[in-house]
Amino acid sequence: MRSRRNLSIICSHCEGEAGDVIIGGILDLPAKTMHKKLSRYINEYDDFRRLLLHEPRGRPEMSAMIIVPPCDPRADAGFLIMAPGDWVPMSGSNTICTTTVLLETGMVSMKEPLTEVKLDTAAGLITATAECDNGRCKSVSFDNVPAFVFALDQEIFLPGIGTVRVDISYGGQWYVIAQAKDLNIEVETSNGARLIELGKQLKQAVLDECMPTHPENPAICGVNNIIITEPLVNREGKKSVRHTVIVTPGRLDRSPCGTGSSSRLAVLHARGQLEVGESITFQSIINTEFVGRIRGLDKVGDHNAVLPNIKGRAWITGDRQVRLDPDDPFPTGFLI
Ligand SMILES: O=C(O)[C@H]1NCC[C@@H]1O
Repeated sequence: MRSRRNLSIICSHCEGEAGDVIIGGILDLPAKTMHKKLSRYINEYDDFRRLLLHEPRGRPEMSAMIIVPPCDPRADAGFLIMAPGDWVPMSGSNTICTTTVLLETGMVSMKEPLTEVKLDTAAGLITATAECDNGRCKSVSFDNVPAFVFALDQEIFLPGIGTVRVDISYGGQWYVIAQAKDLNIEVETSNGARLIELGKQLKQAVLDECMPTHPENPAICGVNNIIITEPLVNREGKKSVRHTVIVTPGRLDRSPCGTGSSSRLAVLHARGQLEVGESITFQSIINTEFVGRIRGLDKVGDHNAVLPNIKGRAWITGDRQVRLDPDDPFPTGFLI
């Protein structure tokens, strides 16, 4: 069989959000740091991303990860994250998918009842801890990179709605957080199309006003995704919040979004709503959950930062071999 591409993939999902983990068929592009490696993949291998995530092989509601050799010698593996709209430095649901795939396929050896897996990403080194039982990775919690606030209560104008206040924060990607009631909407799947439209408008409105930029890596800048949230509630002494995340270029995260939840931990702490050591449940639009916890404090440049821990579950759903015939008219797929 003739193929210009031949990729081996383990398919998985984390709390409903699909993540394909590529375990073969793409070569390493060596670099000194993971962020430089990411830049090389963006420049030299973006056709892989479009092939896998655009139609007819992919769809907007998924991501794909490439397992690569790490740059940090402490790491067990490195991984790079491809999303339908772009490459991103870090992703929470996809960290949980990747850890589960590495352990359940034996690429990293599993120790029961707990296995620690260190993963090198373009955002920094991540430590994941998996609860393992009888060959199964039952849950994964990961120590994310420091999360911090860029702006609280930033006023932005949305045509048809007026002036709304949003928070802007970083949790491995950049997020804008808006209150659902300010947008006259509820976080329900029946409002999916409107939530996506509002997310796109919010992203553009914020980018017209400012350019959030990571102080330690100016290449990590802009706005990745938008969070639209219901109010925080206290159920029997346990904090919980329901939100949805509009992911670039315009779709809803099925999971509660690990980087988005991390960015929220920074805002909740800055607002005095969550202490170090405290946990909170983040609920997605399809009612799946992550538990977030602030495990400590830090500084990123001049910003006060929190050290996030996010816990969730992933399942392997299958495996597939993706090929590209030399005559295929859509070598990089298409978007409608
Ligand atoms: O969990 C996360 O961080 C994400 N889930 C899909 C989109 C984001 O990368």
